[in-house]
Amino acid sequence: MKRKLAQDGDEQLAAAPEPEKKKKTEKKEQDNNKKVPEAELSFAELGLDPRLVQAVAKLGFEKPTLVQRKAIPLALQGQDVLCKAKTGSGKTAAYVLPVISSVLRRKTTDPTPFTAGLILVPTRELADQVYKAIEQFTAFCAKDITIARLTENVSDAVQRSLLANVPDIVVSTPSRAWHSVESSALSLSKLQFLVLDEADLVLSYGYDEDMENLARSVPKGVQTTMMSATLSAELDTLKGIFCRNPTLLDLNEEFGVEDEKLTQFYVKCGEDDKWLISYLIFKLQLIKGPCLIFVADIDRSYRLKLFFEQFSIRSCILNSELPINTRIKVIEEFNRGIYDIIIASDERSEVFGDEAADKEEGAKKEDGEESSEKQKKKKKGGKKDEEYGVSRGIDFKNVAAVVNFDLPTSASSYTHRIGRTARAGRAGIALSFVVPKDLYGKHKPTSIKSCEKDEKVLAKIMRNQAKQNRKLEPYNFSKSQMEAFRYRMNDALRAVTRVAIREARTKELRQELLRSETLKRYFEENPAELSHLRHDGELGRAARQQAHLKHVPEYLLPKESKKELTANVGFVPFKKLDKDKKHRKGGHKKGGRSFKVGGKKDPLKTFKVRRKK
Ligand SMILES: Nc1ncnc2c1ncn2[C@@H]1O[C@H](COP(=O)(O)OP(=O)(O)OP(=O)(O)O)[C@@H](O)[C@H]1O
Repeated sequence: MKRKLAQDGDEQLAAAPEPEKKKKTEKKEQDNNKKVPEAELSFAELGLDPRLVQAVAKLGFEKPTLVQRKAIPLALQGQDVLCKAKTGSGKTAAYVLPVISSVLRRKTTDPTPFTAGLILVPTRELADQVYKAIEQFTAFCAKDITIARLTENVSDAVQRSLLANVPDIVVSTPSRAWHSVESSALSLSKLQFLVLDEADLVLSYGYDEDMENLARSVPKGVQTTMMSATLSAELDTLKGIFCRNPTLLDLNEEFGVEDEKLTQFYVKCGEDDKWLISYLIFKLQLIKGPCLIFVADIDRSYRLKLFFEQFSIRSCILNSELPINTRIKVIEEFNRGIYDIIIASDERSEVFGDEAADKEEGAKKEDGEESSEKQKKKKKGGKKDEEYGVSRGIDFKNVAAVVNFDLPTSASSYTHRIGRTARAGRAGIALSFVVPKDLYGKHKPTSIKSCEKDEKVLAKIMRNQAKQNRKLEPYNFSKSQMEAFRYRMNDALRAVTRVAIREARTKELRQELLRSETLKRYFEENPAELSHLRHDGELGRAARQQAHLKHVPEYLLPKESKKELTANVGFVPFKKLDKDKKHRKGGHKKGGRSFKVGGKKDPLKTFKVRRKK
């Protein structure tokens, strides 16, 4: 369209008399000099290789997001960039596209093979995701660019042979990258671009040794990009290692309330009430659609899954013990709409706490005792994969709600967890359980240490969210209506014994190892058979099965509607902002799934219909 107008203009210009021609030429020059407002820039106008512009169009990216408009031109000019932008705002494309574009440009004059770009991420799940994103972005130039990911479950020999082809871009966790450099499989001697995604985490405790080693292996002056939704003061000192004179982009500040499509709630309740409310939420479908539930540790994830199974609520599990292939498959299948509930253990938050956020809050440094405690915990996790993590960076698609069954131990973990919903301009809900100090430890069977300081953490979270123009509102459940369900909850909890949890954990691990290794090839050839191996299947008979719990008898349901369960003083419905009505009507549809939250389709309002069945 633009081109058509320009051509028409040229034709008119040729036919015009001399003085008019001069005037029009001047006007045209002025027009050419006029800059397109930054907010209206298209991908083509950012200066990217046309093949990349073609690829993003194929992916359905209509226009660049704020972080892409700001960061891509700077990176293409060769500047170091340190960028803080909200979760789900499109940071991956913002750092990946300029690296690919620059490599493509260089290769037109210098085809010598060398590794020009290294992208470091904190987890293997994220490495897989970034690798797949690069594959999509290079769909129209795949033969001109080679990529390698160093986090696959392959032997050193296979990895070495992959690296022998000298990939242009390598995606890795810091430890795998250093391992490859140390064993001379990977050379960074000519590296031109270094990217640190989730930079605050990559530069924090647990990764520091590998990062220092890598810093010594990359050439001085390598162009560096650091990205995260939560960059802390700590980075000021650490950026000295890699960055020359970085341009700081703090885009969280440019993000207004009117853009917000995330609604945040918290529920203050006792430790056993968490189980009761969760049972009600999922059995009565008070939240509809794909949902992520975060718990503090692995045992807790199995306990909640077995508890849900007592009521026939299906869910699947993500934790650091499961093989990487299984973890990636669970995420893929969730994104394809096969599962609705994932219970993820956020062990990193539990073990490491949040030093970055504590610093932001001006808290004192951890004392030696606690640090060595963390060291011990870190070493103890023998079978666990320390490069596991799903609260950071993973692009779960169309998540309707994130539930913090156990509150994280820090404000920045909270930001990343809730950032798994309301991504790419969509709407979502975050619901967090908070155990008040006076109720902590009152229900021994469900008590967990990490909840001891919930109220303090909540206060920190609220201050931190307020800085981002966001707020959390209380969500009240009607105590009297809930009570009717308590004996069922207790029955279910009693059936989920420690032995049952241990059995379920061992069984699932054994099953997943088998699936992951032995059956991998078979299912690649026979994908239809996969349906027999759903990851949200029941964990057998690990826990005593109680048929009467599978259904909710009519007499237990509130007389009027489900709304009564939550209608008390200060009732806040699960809702989205008015301007999002369009989505509310039809729900989101992508990758074979749709969901609805709030509004006319609010499940709270359709309860009566269900009762009559
Ligand atoms: N310009 C765009 N137009 C439409 N969708 C986009 C655009 N850029 C990115 N997306 C989509 O937005 C989603 C979130 O992107 P991405 O994972 O890069 O976010 P992020 O900022 O890295 O989030 P996090 O902080 O959680 O890591 C992805 O599904 C991606 O495909």
